[in-house]
This record gives sequence, C-alpha cells and structure tokens, in this order.
Amino acid sequence: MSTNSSYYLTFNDAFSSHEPLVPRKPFLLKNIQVLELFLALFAFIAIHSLRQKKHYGLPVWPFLGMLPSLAFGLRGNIYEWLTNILSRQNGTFRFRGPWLSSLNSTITCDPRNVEHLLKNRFSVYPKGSYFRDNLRDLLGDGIFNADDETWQRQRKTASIEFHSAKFRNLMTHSLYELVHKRLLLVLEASVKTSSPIDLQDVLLRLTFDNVCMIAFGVDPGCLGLDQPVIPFAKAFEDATEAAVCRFVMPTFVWKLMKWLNLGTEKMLKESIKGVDDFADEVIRTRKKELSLEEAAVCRFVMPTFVWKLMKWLNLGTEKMLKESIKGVDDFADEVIRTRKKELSLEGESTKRSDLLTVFMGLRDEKGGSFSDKFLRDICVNFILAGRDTSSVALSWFFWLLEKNPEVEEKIMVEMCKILRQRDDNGNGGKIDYEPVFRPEEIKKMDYLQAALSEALRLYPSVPVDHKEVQEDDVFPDGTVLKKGEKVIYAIYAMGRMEAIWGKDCREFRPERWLRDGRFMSESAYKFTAFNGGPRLCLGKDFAYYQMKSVAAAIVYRYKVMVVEGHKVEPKLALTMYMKHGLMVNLINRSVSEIDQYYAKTM
Ligand code: HEM
Repeated sequence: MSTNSSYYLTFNDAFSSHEPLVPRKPFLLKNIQVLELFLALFAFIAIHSLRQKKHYGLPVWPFLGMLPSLAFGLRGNIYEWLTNILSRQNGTFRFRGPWLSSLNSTITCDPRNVEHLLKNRFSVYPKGSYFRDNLRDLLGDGIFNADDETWQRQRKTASIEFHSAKFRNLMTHSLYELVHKRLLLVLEASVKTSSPIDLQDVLLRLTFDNVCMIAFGVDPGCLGLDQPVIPFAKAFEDATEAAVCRFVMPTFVWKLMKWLNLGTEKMLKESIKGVDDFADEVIRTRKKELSLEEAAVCRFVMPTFVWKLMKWLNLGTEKMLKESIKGVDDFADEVIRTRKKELSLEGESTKRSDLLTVFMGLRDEKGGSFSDKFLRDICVNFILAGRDTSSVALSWFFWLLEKNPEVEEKIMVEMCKILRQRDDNGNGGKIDYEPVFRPEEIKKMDYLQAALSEALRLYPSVPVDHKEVQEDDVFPDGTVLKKGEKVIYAIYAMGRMEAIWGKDCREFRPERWLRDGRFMSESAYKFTAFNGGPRLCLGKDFAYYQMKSVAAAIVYRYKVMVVEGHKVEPKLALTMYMKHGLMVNLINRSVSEIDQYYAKTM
C-alpha cells in the first residue's frame, strides 16, 4: 500500500475497522473531480461576469446581477462610484439587480435624455408606483409623491401662492427674524466661548423653522441658543432616513420587515407617528382657530343686540363660540379686535398666509373640504422640500469657500460694493460693520449667486432622482426603455461630466456662471439641481434668496474655518447631508479687514 494508506485508515476508523468494500482511490478521485469541476465552473462564471463589465459597466453575476458591485460601492462614496461608471459608459447604463428584485433600472446623466424625460416626454415618465409605494407612508399623496390630477392640483395652488406678494412677505419676514434675531446670536455665542459649532446642524435648524412657518404658520423654535431637541424635527429626520433604506433593498424584504415591525421599518413607523402627531395637532388647532374666527367675525358683521340675543339664547355661532373653548369671550374679542384692525387699517395683508391656511380654504372636486390626512400630506411634503435642501447646499458652500479663499474675497468685495452704493445714496459714506442687507441688495449679489450655483453643481442637494416608464420609449442616445422600467437621473454625476462642463468640471469656479459680471443661469437639463420641466422646483427663487441672505450675513461677519481633521463626506439619504456634519470655528472679521475689502471697491 502506498504512503497514503494510513490516511485511508484514519478516515475509515470512525465507521469500521474492516477493509472498505469499495476501493477508496476512485472515490477520492471522484470528489476531487467534482471539486475541480466546481472551481472551473466558478472561474468560468467569474471571468464571464467580469468580462461583462466592459459591455455593461459592471460585472453581472448569475442570480445576483450587479448587486455585489453595488454593495462595494455603498462602502465608499456611492455618488462618485456612480459617476465613474457613467463616464465610462458614455452617460447611460443599465443596472441589473438580483433576480426577483425590484432594483433593475436605467441610470443616465446625459442632458439629452434628462430633457427628454423631464420635459419633452413628461407624461411618459411619472414618478410611478415604485417611488410612490416606497414613500407613501411618509409622504402620502403630497406634491412630491403624486402624479397626474393629484399633483397638478397641488402644483397649481402652490404655484399661485408662491408667487403672491403676501406669501413672499411671509417668507422674507420670517427669514429676516430667523437670521438676525436667532442665527447670528447662536453664532456669536460660539465665538464668545471659542467653541466649535456644527454649522450644518445650525443651518438645518434655521431652514426647518423657516419652512414650518411657511407651511404650517407655526414656529417650532429649533434654532436657539440651547439648541433644543424638538421631537417633531427629530421624528422627521429619522423618518426620511429610514424611508431611503427602502430604495436599496428588494421590495419584498422591506415589506416583510414592515409586517414583522423590524429594523428600519420599526424606526420608520415610530418616527412617522411623531410626524403625524405634530401635524394632527397643528391642523386641529388651526381648524378650531378658523371656526372660532368665523364665529367671532359674525359678531362683527351683525348688530350687537343680535349676537347678544343669540348668546343669551345660546344659539348658532354663539353656541359654537361658547362650546369651543373656555374663556371664549376673551378670545373672540381678541379676534374681533385683530380682524377689525386688519379690515380697516391694513386690508388683507396681515391675514395668515401659510400653505395650511390656503389649502384649508379650498374645496376638493366634490365641493367638500380637504381631509385632515390630505392637509397633513401637503404640509409634510413642503417641509421635506424646503427643510434640508438649502441648509445642505449652504454647508457644502461654506466648506468649498474655505478651500477657495479667492472666491471668499470676491464675495466680500461684492458685498462691500453694494453697501457703498447704499452709502453713496445718502447714508453719509459711513461703513456699516453690522449690515442687514435689504431684499433688493440681496438680489444684486450676482457673484454670490454664482458661487452658490457652483456649490450646487458639485454637491446637488438632491443627488439622484427617479422616474418610471409609462410606455415603451427610446432615449435620444438610443437606449431602449420598456414600460414599467425605472429610470434614475444622476444629478451629482451630471455636475462632474467633462462632456458637459469641460476639463475643469471638478473645480469650484463661480466665474463659469458669469457673463460680463452678471449671473447667467444654465439650462435646467444641464444643471439639474432644481429639476426641470413642469416639475421644476417651486421654491427655487426663494431658495436662492434664502441661501444668499444667510451666506451674506455669515460671510460678512465671520471667517468660517473647518475644524482641523474634521472628515467631510456625503451621507446616503434622500438629501445630500454631510455625514459627520460640518464642525467649524468662527472668527470675527476685524474692522480693518472689512476696511481692506472696502478699499478694493474703489
Ligand atoms: C437649494 C435649495 C433647493 C433645491 C436644490 C431644490 C431642489 C428640488 C428638486 C431637485 C426638486 C424635484 C424633486 C422631485 O420631483 O423629485 C424640487 C421640487 C420641489 N421643491 Fe425644491 N429645492 C430647493 C429648495 C426648495 C424650497 C426652499 C422649497 C419651498 C419652500 C422648495 C419647494 C419645492 C417643491 C414644492 C417641489 C415639488 C415640485 C413638484 O413636484 O411639482 N424647494 N426641488
């Protein structure tokens, strides 16, 4: 027997001490052959899958599709990973998810395709059921999550409101209060204590308060010296984070997790309850307020003896007033006083003009008022739209500014020039070291607008967006699309394509937005940060005004220095937050420094 015999013996000892009936060598050989066969098959599949990378952009594995590569991409900066694939694939590629999953989609960053789906063939590319189902629990039938009639109706009403003078007043006034009465106090406190501050967190608080004032007419008070934890704000943040997880897992997995109330689905359920509790409370109170107001105003329009008689008899509107709240007379008197003032002194201008009030005053197609659920959906969607987008864009802007001091200098000089013009107009030529920029001055800041657009080009607040193909179609670049397929347009990648922005596409260069010193906007299908076509961002003008007001107030007063060693990277979420916030030290600008900038305007 060969030297291997001892091995055979040991192997068989456990079963029998007799010689085996079947010769052992062929048996082992068979095992080895099977193993070799498996190895060969694996090598063949691996080589075949890897070779497909050339054609499809990524290796395609049996059963798993491109999932292993996605998992790898998710470990780092997923947006950069996607940008690299898209530039290799000339702007469009098809992601193949695992079998039976819902992850198959066509991903593009080609402006021709983006224009095609956002404008030219708008009706063929709705948000679709996949997007809606994933976000239904959080966004319901609100504007972000709706298509067709439901979307059109909200868009039309909100659009009229966004362009009304009353609404614009509300937005600018609430912003002024937030910047000058809260933001600057919070920043000053950090300067006084020489402690670093998370600028992204502060900005998120500011825009959250701002958008709640606009949507609900309520100030949650997130931005304050003590940086309070507001349950609604926390619930909102958790809900958006948990909701995004549904997009990176097969539908049946999150549905099962939801059914079992596990993991991110449990978190989503709990946080949505927090959001709903707040929205319900605001809607209930506002309804009470409105009906009381109506009842109280009746006193104003009827002779005194009539309402007094009705009150005495406890009838009609007087009965309603009495029953609604305790101490109703005081309240009604107050409302009457206010309303009298409104009607006689200031006309319509001081009436509530938040979105909730506007939508409460409208009727649905059957002539009834909107349900509380629908009102809740409208408000939650507007908060989502306006909360994170501008604050996140501002955070990336300040980070880029520190890396590009020459841009910061140009912004300072522009602001000083604008203030000088004010001085020349009869303010005695004195330098204002604590200016409150007026709306018309904010609008004149072209260079600042260019710098903010440049930050949004490189770090768009919404890095990717989704559509669903309603009928078979072909993209302008020749990609064939089948009904029901998902399409992702990669906004982050679009900002970094040499083919679109030239060789210096990765540089922060605000000048690319200027012609003869004036800001020139780009095609919405090349610069897609605000979307384009019929679903162009409704808050775009306000967002620029808001970002410019905040940036001007901060840049003029402080040098913003990112804490040394602080890691800055994007987080995977619906909006492109900085994963670890933006820890900064603020340094007060001295009088002599500001004087130097003024000198440059001469
Ligand atoms: C830098 C700031 C902002 C950016 C980058 C931005 C970007 C966007 C984008 C990409 C969309 C399309 C989303 C989609 O359809 O999936 C959108 C839609 C929208 N945005 Fe903005 N937004 C900003 C600020 C605001 C603000 C401050 C408001 C309101 C106060 C607002 C209100 C809306 C609304 C209502 C929509 C839905 C439009 C529709 O579907 O018809 N946005 N925005």
